[in-house]
Formats: sequence, structure tokens, C-alpha cells
Amino acid sequence: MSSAIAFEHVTHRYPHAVAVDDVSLRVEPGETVALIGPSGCGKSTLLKLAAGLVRPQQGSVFVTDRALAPDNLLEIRHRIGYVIQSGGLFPHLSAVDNVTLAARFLKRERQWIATRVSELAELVQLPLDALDRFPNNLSGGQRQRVSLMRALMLDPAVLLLDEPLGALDPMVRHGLQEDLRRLFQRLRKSVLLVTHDMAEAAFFSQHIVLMREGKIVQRGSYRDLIDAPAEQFVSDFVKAQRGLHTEALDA
Ligand SMILES: Nc1ncnc2c1ncn2[C@@H]1O[C@H](COP(=O)(O)OP(=O)(O)OP(=O)(O)O)[C@@H](O)[C@H]1O
Repeated sequence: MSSAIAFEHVTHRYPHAVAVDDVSLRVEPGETVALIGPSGCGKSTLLKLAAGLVRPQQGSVFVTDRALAPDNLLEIRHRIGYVIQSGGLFPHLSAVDNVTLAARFLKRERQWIATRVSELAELVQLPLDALDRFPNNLSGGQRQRVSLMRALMLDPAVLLLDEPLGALDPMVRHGLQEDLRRLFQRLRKSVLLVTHDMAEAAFFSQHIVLMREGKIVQRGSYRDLIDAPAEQFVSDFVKAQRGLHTEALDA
């Protein structure tokens, strides 16, 4: 496999906005790439393109080297785990039923499913009693752990994470950041992660991709963005983020 995810000259327009504008980007196997940029710059749309939830008007999207097309979308989706900020769990299903939905649909063996659920609960450190609860009866952090279990259930090659920790309070977020990074390293998945937070992007990855108005402005490590900004916008963005973290302390 040469690339886990590849965008080649991808453009996607909504009726009133060009959300993604001629983007080319690769995520290599086992690599974590962090997508960052101001609100509305096209990060979530890029993830939706990789998940096949929206189709590009121009260009191609490849997952594990296969171009996404209407006739292979379902098959390729099983190679993708997708987690969104709110978790996206079905509220009327228990945690375990959410986790196992796709596996049951694919008629995986009951024993295989049970074994996989306990492996994953251990991996994401979810207490077993939480599995029988409905999403509304779980904490935000537990809901994201369940979402992650669901995303990992079919052992996908690729993980798409859209602000998976964005809705959590700082302590829970910090703990989950540590757990997630350990998990990525252990599983060696290819991960495309969206975050608003530069510190989080730098924590997860040496490969940060900064977007603005649908385009990639710069890619590199946090140090690259500071030491060799491609344009003034990069410095302004980094500075604004630093401001966010320090201004309150200075006040
Ligand atoms: N379903 C939609 N219909 C119409 N326009 C949309 C739709 N989804 C997104 N857009 C527009 O496309 C652009 C990119 O949106 P997108 O959600 O990809 O950005 P984002 O960087 O993920 O933003 P945020 O950080 O706020 O989540 C924005 O101008 C947005 O208003």
C-alpha cells in the first residue's frame, strides 16, 4: 500500500462556498496527520470526502490506494473508522449495540464480536459496565471512548477523527489525548485528525496541515510553522493560538 489516504487535486463546492479548493494531500500508512485551520476552512469537508460522505466535483480521493467511486463505497467504508465531535452514537441503542452494529450487519460470528468488544473495551479503557448503558447515561469522555470502539470494531486501516475531543472538559480531554496517542502508536493506524487546537495538533503529529479558505497553506511540524512560515497568515494563526493559551494566564 503506497498511501493510506490520498487526495489528488480535490475540489468540493457547496452552493454558496468552495469548501475544498484543489487540495492534494497524502497520509502514509501508520502516519498521523493533523488538520488545522480557522473555522470554515474546509477541514470537516476534507474528512467527509475521505469517508465518501460527499463526492468531489473535481479530483479523486483514494483510500488504501483505491479511488472512491459509487460502486465501491460500501466496501471501502469498512476500511474506515470515523469519529465526530459529538460521537455520533445512536441514542436509542446501548453502547455495545452501537459498537457492534456494523459487525452484526455484516453477520460476523457472535463469539468473534464478543471477543472483539472486550479487547476494544480494554484498549480504550472503558469499564465493562458502561457498555450496557445508553449514550445519554455516559460521560462525554466515555461516549468518545465508545465512538472510538465503534470506529475500530472492523479493524479499519484508516481512522478519520473530526475534533474527537472538542466537546470535552480540559481534564478529560488531556487524559484522552494521552490515551489516544498511545493507541495510535500501538495500533499503527493511518490517522487523519481534525483539531482547532495547535497544541493538540503538535501533541499528536509531526505532520500538521494548516488550511485556509479551502486550500492548504503549509504542511510541516509545529517547529516548521514557527521557524519557516509560508506566509504571514501562518504566523498570525500560530500567534493567535499561543495567545489563546497564555493570555488568560497573563491577565
Ligand atoms: N452542508 C453544507 N452545505 C453548505 N455549505 C456547507 C456545508 N457544510 C459546510 N459548508 C461550508 O463549507 C465551508 C467549509 O466548511 P467545513 O465544515 O468543512 O469547515 P471546517 O474547517 O471544518 O469548519 P469548523 O472548524 O467550523 O468545523 C464553510 O464555508 C461552510 O459554511
